[in-house]
Amino acid sequence: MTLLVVSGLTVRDQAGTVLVEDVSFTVEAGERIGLIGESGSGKSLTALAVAGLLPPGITATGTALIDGVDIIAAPVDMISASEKARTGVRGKIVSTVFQEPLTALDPLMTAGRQIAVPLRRFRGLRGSALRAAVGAALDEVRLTDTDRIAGSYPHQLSGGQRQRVAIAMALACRPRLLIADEPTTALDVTVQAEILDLLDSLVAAHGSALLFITHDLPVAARVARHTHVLRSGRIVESGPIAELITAPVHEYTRTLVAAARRFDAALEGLTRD
Ligand SMILES: Nc1ncnc2c1ncn2[C@@H]1O[C@H](COP(=O)(O)OP(=O)(O)OP(=O)(O)O)[C@@H](O)[C@H]1O
Repeated sequence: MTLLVVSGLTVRDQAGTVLVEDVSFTVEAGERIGLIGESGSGKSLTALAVAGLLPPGITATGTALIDGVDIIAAPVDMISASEKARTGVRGKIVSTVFQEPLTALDPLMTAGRQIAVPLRRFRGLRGSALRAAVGAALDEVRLTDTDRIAGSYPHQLSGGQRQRVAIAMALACRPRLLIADEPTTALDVTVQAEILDLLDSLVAAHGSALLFITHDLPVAARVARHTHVLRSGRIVESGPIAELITAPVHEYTRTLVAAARRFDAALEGLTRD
């Protein structure tokens, strides 16, 4: 079943400058798609357009059709649908996790209350069932001491804990599609690996599809399968990530692979010394 069909997506700024050009791809239910490209290549704007969250002044043409089949009556085009329809899709079908969890979290609300919001709104939970679901959501993202974490404000948590809370919120309503935009970039390397493992296993456990966005080829290789390479707002190459790494066709993909190899070699040199 096809969950998302992006077709001819073009994003422009206020002056009409094209930032994303004629991007098309699909996401099947349960599939893990990667979007890779250097900073400024248009990854985030593509993700935001699909989630119906483009910032003011930025406009999009083309379509991004989300098909919820049994959840919503008819497919919703996240580019042209009303804000109400898009909000419904975001609650029930599509969730997002971004680089900086503080942007997703309300600084004035405890972690537990934040996770309760979507559970109450979209799953209709109340009282003890709601409290139990909040606890289960925190357990699921492998947070220990869940009572303390539920009662903490975002600034009282570490970066890794905050990202786990943001993931718990994103997955609380069992989305069919999780859009993760550089979810580990702001974290240090060991926490990064833990969060990637966590995302990997949660997406598998829930059978959610994943649209994983990163500038980092090795990071993409850990969680994504079929992958698109974006450069200057356009898809320049697509294929299974293993093939992109072993036999990149486009010159730009080759540059990304070479950069990752150089980094690996440098690391190896450092650890040998
Ligand atoms: N709100 C905005 N107004 C104007 N231009 C924008 C806006 N957001 C992004 N851009 C421009 O659009 C282009 C693509 O940005 P985008 O954030 O999608 O890139 P990206 O690949 O996600 O990079 P990064 O990893 O650095 O976020 C860039 O040239 C950026 O400067």
